[in-house]
Amino acid sequence: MKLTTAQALVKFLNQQYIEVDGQENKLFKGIFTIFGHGNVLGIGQALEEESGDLEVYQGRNEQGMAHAAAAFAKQKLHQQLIACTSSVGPGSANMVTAAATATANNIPLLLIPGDTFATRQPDPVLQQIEQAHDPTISTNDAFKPVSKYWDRITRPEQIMTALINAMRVLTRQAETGAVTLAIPQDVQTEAYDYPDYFFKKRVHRFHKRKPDDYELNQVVSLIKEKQRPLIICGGGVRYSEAGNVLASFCETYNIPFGETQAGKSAVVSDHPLNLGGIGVTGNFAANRIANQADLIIGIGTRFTDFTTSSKQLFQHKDVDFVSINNSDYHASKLDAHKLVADAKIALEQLNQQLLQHDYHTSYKDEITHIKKEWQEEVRRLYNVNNQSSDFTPEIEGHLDEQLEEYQKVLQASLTQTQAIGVINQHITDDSIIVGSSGSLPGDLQRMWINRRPNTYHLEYGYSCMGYEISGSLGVKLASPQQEVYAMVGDGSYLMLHSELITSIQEGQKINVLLFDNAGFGCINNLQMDHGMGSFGTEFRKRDQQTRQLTGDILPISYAESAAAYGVTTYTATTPEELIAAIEDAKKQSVSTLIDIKVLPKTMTHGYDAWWNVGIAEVAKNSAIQQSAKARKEKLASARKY
Ligand SMILES: Cc1ncc(C[n+]2csc(CCOP(=O)(O)OP(=O)(O)O)c2C)c(N)n1
Ligand SMILES: O=C1C[C@@H](O)[C@H](O)[C@@H](O)C1=O
Ligand SMILES: [Mg+2]
Repeated sequence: MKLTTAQALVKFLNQQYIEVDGQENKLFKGIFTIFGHGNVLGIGQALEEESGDLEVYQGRNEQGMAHAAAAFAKQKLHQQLIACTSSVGPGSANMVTAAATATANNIPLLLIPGDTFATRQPDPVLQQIEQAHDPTISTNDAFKPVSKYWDRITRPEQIMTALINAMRVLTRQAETGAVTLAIPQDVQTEAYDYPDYFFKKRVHRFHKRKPDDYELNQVVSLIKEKQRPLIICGGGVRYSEAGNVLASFCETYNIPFGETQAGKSAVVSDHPLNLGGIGVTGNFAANRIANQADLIIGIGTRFTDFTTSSKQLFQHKDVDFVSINNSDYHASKLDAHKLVADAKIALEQLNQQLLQHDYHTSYKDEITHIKKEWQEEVRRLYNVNNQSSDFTPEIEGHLDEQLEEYQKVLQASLTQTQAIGVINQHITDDSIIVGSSGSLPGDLQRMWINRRPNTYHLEYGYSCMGYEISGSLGVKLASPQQEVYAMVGDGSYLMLHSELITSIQEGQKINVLLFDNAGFGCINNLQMDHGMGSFGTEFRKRDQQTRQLTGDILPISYAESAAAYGVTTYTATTPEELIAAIEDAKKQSVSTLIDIKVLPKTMTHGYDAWWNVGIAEVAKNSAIQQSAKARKEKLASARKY
């Protein structure tokens, strides 16, 4: 079959299927494109002539469209994908951040950037970097450290093995991430006689690894010896659709569990054994139980510093670790007893074994009590009102003097925790929230109440600013029947919100809940918590006298700016305005944005967890010196690896 390399690529993608629970579906729903000279006459031509079943989307920013594609795959539990193609040079460079985000989170993402000429005839072509010591280097080499598979197709026939390998990585949940196939613009257009068998229908299946008997027996013996185990429910529980199995396993043996950002909403929040968020951005219920647990059983978790509180959370003198993970690499962390297997199969087999031993933990009513205590704290946080006479910000002693000025400029009669409470109580139970960066992920992991499974979509492996709105578009494409809400800070909104326009173009309604606190709030907290002043993190004009960024607060109407795109917008400065906006937004068919003005320093803050961050060991400021000293002391109580 005589085709160009690009035509062969498109034909091949159309022939990929996936079978899940006996049902076969197309693996690729579509392809995001931003055309330039690096791809328009090759991949662009192939898609124009015969795109098959691929829906061709037009992105606005390559990073944004690739985040959208990754979010689509995440929400679809890896069972369907959207590919992305960019031009050469800056277009491809823009996708590097999204590739890294997908890889850090183990999300399958196929990226097809254009590349400089394989023949080198016109070199240097527009947007070619030119490294004098190595002419094979192009911008696309920057994808190597952030991809799970990387290839450059310098001859048309190479696309065959490249695509076979790409599918291997995209459909292997334990090892997946970004797959980059860089195709020089001349090679995209070159003809080749491809064999018919390359285009035969291929049906992929996830490899659901079963536990090894030895590892299973080891873990059963260990659990039997323990009185106070705690399970950490990670993203792997969701990808293996093991939420119900986890819940009944925990009920059978009375084992409580905490949630990571990726694992949250595998099981609804009010399950009696669900302690909620664990770790740095966790709550005191999960963290206190973790502190005294004699066995930590991680399921589908990478044990990041946010989950383990920089390995300082687990203080029981005899604590041991079990790690159930389909990746040998992640299962080996913390010197854990590893059980390398699919989460659902592992839990089912563990259950069969444990049932023979009449095992039960020693927890009495402390789980119920501590959960209740935390629920009361959430209720308090949902009701922190900056208009009341006894108001104090959750984070006191940082900007106390400036709060009045913020209140005036932002017109903010809302606290951040209160706004989140209002949203949680007024959006429908099946709505999906999307987030990734700033102070919101901490608040959400702690305070967000999930009433339906798989309604919490947080990217916190890379915590990439700009994912929220791009990701919401991908989530909406994955779940068109559900309302989708991007939970985004003003800083992240300003960094990247281009795909909001794509949502309008596609008629895919997303709702942006923009928390305007006029600054990089969480970083301001971080610096001031560790002895620094407020430096470079508030959105203030340059003071013409001091030449510092300490002038007036920058007032921005995000509602007005988004309205110009055709988004239905609202500004909310009070709980009543926020409720009215949420209710009205539900009635809209186009994307909406609520510009929520919140007072800085009113987000949640620290609940029995520590985060190891580098602190200057030499500083003129004595508060920093003390902070550096305190860090060393704390570090002494953390595990070394
Ligand atoms: C792409 C990217 N750049 C930088 C950071 C570091 N960073 C994390 S949060 C943050 C500020 C976020 O500000 P905003 O979105 O307004 O949220 P807030 O903390 O105010 O709630 C920065 C700069 C990041 N996570 N991602
Ligand atoms: O540096 C960071 C600090 C975190 O608090 C924040 O959520 C995250 O986005 C980040 O990058
Ligand atoms: Mg902010």
